[in-house]
Amino acid sequence: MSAYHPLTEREAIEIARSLKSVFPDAPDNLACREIGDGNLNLVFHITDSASGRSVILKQALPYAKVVGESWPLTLDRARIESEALIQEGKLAPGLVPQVYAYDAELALTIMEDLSDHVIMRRGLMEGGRYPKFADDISTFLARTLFFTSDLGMNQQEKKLRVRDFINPELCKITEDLIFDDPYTVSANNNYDAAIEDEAEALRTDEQLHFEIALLREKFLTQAQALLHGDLHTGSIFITPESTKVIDPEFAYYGPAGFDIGAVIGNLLLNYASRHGWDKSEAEAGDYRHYLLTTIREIWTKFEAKFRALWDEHGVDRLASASAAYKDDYMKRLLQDTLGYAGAKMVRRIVGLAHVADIDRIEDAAKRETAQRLALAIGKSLIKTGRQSTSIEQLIDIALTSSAGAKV
Ligand SMILES: Nc1ncnc2c1ncn2[C@@H]1O[C@H](COP(=O)(O)OP(=O)(O)O)[C@@H](O)[C@H]1O
Ligand SMILES: CSC[C@H]1O[C@H](OP(=O)(O)O)[C@H](O)[C@@H]1O
Repeated sequence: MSAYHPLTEREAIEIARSLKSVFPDAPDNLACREIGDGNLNLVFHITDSASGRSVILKQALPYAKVVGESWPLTLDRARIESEALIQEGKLAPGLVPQVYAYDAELALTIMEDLSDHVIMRRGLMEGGRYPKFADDISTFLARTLFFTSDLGMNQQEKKLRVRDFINPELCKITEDLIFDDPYTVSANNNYDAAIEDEAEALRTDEQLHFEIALLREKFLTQAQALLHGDLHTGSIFITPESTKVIDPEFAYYGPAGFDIGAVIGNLLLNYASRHGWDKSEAEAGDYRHYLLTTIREIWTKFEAKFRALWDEHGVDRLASASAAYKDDYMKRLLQDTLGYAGAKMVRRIVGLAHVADIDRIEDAAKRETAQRLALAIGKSLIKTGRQSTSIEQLIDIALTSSAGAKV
């Protein structure tokens, strides 16, 4: 293949046509559409209407698409993404798209088309319910986090994997956008003027700064497990029967609670939006209950599965033999999960990249209510996460904050 350049749709078709495993007959009439709606990359959807076969070509751009060429970004993230997808596919079969090929020069990953699924953020915004989700995502989290940690893999081999997944530029985005910008005056910040008082409070809250500094330190230094690194509901394809995790270009070895917190924080962002969006309070309350039940189930199932993997496959003799250590490890994971869930919520209200769950609320007063609620839940999780011993504390924070929200 040729040297790096952003592909045209015609070139994407030519590459797809040469994929014997997807298009064995090399059809002449492939159709192509660039469908990338994320912040960073090009995504080409290529279909053959005659056979019904299709494929996805995802290509990294040498800059952050959301900002433009003034924000250069490494193409190596395409390697990280394809290697992480392959790893995740081995550890959690059926829960990620199949990778058909990776081209380093073109920073191109060719993968299974998941267009029969919907992006979970959209699904939640439309009020969808996903009965398999908690079970699937807890399996994904437990297996990927356990088997890439010092608890579940050869500890010398792990050090080499840490090296392979060094991802400084993408980590820097997280370090800035999640653990710095929202708590200072930054050109990256982006929020409605109506919540200037909230933004000011974030900048001056010393207790919050202390907790965020601790979460940031862990993100910078703790190579606990191979993370997806950006596991929000826009990185999950879903149907009632199936869950597929996509887009692990932020993968690196970091604190396991960051991934669990990302899932839960994004469910809570949808929860906050339910104070501004639904037609009736009964409908909204019912959906909020569904979201909290899902969150409880995710943590409960995750903990049970992680502990079961540890009992059966633990490689660290001392850690595996100590019931007290196991309990302490799980408690620290829960505390990290709550803290990171809160940090993920705050960044989506005042930081650079928002979420459609809340931004789509057209009525300014209702949007403001949802934003303030998301900040209240997020701040409370950040401040109390280190004291938590049960997922019920997160549920209580959400319910109490809801009760105090303007409706
Ligand atoms: N495997 C896939 N199958 C179908 N559509 C996909 C697939 N991967 C990505 N997409 C589409 O492209 C969009 C952007 O993909 P994503 O990986 O999130 O890109 P980015 O890294 O730029 O955020 C997704 O929201 C989805 O609509
Ligand atoms: C300048 S990147 C901002 C933001 O975008 C990424 O999300 P995605 O690639 O899924 O759109 C990531 O969350 C970054 O923090």
